[in-house]
Amino acid sequence: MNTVVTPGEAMDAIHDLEGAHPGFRALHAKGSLYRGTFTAGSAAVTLSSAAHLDGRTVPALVRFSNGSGDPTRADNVPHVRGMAVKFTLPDGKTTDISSQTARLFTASTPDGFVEFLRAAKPGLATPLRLAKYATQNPALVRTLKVNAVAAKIPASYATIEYHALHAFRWSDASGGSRFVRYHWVPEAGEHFISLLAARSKGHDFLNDDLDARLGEAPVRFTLQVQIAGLDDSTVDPSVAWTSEERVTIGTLEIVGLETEREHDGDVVVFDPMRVTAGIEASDDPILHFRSLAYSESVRLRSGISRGPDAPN
Ligand code: HEM
Repeated sequence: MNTVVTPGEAMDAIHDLEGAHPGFRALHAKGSLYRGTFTAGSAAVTLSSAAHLDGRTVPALVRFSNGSGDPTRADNVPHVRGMAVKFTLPDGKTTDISSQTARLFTASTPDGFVEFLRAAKPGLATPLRLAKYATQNPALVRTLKVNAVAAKIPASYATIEYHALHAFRWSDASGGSRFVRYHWVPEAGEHFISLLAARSKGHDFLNDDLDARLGEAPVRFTLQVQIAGLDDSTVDPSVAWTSEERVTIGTLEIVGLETEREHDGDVVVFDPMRVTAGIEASDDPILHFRSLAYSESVRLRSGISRGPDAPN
């Protein structure tokens, strides 16, 4: 199915839901940048020839965020959280992984997602609109149960898994290829707090917690890839894969706050379409639409047009 909705219409739907906040990302508006490194283990190179997966240690820029478009959103209420990672390749270019705490996406297409945003727009008719949307869009109902974890409040940004949801094709040096989905698994394990306990936590407790942890020691995540089975969809991020085959790819080590970036006109964009040799985007229409929507958000927040060459 071809995408009908435009990136501009997606921005309008987001702004109607979350408000327009000039200078901020349209979604995931509240977030902080951290620096660290990524080192792949020996299994990575057997699956992809990508330069950052050959075992050397490469620099990584990481942004943890609240999924809301409101930059003042408190940390102690439920919401999806984001973890975006930018790896610097040996030639100075970068490649990104953009992930969030939901295990499946709520829609199968960009049109479906924007329709969902419109249905969720606050107002008297919202429950009715959402009920109608749910009956017409089985993806939402299918994903609600499995995404319950994303509605819980993590004890820390460092104690919850993040999932990139889309399929990417990894090619190795011998000409073999396979589709994979990415999962970031916290070294500290998954830990949550109750809604009651969250009430006594501060407005920015997730950032405060992470900064305190980093004052003591690095925070680590393992990158795992799930390898698609024969019947697993490579174009629909709202459908779970049946394959349970997971391979550990490497370790992300976060060491501290990144204080140099995003000042004096510096613009950081995490774009899931920013891949590199050895990794290809699948035909998932949501994956492709995201790049266009992010460019529109970047234009609105910074005035910069990423141009026809985006995302590279
Ligand atoms: C059609 C579907 C989607 C739309 C329209 C959308 C829209 C947006 C927009 C406008 C931004 C702000 C971009 C910027 O200004 O740099 C954003 C950020 C983000 N999105 Fe999405 N998104 C979609 C799907 C997804 C999915 C499937 C994921 C996770 C797998 C995701 C994860 C994120 C993350 C982690 C960020 C924050 C990136 C950062 O820290 O800079 N989004 N999204």
